[in-house]
Amino acid sequence: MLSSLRFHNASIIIQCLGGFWSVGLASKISDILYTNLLTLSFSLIHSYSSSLLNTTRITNDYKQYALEMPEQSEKLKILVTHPATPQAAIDLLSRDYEVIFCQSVPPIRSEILEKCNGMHAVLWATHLPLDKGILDAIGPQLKVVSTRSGGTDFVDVEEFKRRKILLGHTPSVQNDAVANMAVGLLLAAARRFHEGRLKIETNNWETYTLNWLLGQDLRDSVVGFYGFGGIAQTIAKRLSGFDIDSVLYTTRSRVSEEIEKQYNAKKVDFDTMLAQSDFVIIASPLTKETAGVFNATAFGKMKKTAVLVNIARGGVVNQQDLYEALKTKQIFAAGLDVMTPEPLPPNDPLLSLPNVVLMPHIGSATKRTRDDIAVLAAKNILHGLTGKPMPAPVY
Ligand SMILES: O=CC(=O)O
Repeated sequence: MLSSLRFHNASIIIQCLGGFWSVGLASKISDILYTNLLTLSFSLIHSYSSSLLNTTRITNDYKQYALEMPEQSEKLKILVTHPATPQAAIDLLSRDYEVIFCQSVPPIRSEILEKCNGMHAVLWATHLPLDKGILDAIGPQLKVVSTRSGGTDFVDVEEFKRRKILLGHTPSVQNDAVANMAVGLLLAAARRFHEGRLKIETNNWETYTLNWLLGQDLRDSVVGFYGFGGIAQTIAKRLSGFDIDSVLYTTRSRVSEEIEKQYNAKKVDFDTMLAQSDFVIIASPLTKETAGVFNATAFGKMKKTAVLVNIARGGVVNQQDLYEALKTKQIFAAGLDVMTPEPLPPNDPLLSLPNVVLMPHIGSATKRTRDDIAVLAAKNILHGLTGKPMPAPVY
């Protein structure tokens, strides 16, 4: 609207200049005055059109929400629970809403409880429990919450449904980054990166011993997935470049034939997947059904040469049983980006094992991915507040 007014004004100036010229007054204006007017008009047109271009570029993505904003006497309020939320998301949210930040890093429940009352939306940028207590503290005006995560195991989803509060999350945008982390962990565990480093640190370099630090091959291997959604499929795509033999997967429902064909994948029951896979990758949500399923019994069914990778949630694994399985060489090695608890205490027994590679839950931690996640969360909120379907609803 503003832009078109500017265009309109610019065209009036052009017409006036044209009018002056045609009635012959121009000849009465000195050359200097004419040149100045011409320069002024060109610079006006230039500044109007570049501001139009800038406005178009900046608001391009946002226009769709802004056009249908209801008239508000007071701005609606959005709580962002982490002060370092990427600016691209904050820019989107703060155009038409008041954005309030929590300042604690890491976020703490007491500060969230203190600041959340009266909010209309929340960008939940933490894995702290998002439960009835928080919803009560926010109040009944709350319309929409978006997490900044694919998983929603820390959210009381049933309570959201019961209160008819919109809930968004951020799946898919982290597929690439998390899949890269999975491949990194798989190779590091299979080729004994951590153990190798320990040998150097302790002055135990024994390359002359021919069978020293031998690892597992990916070539011709069978890769088993527990969960076969977007992240798992992105991992499978990458692993196909390592000349694996085939993929087995265990999920509730079968993926399409097309996807099975693409990854040479076959749905099998849990026990078959465990028994036949050289690599087992956990890529499932944490739910009541998946909690602790990787326990002593499961490890007992895996190959002794098998490598376990977990980029999903620590809770899918019984960690005490995993520790025993790794220590007793029931399985060969593990690469974990997630564990229980997080943060893992520095004296946790897992850290004493040479055959486990640990990362501090940073699967999605690249600048671009974190920006994409925050922007998707912001879009969920903007859509929710303006009554449009969210790009990534939980239900
Ligand atoms: O853990 C990260 C996520 O759920 O996106």
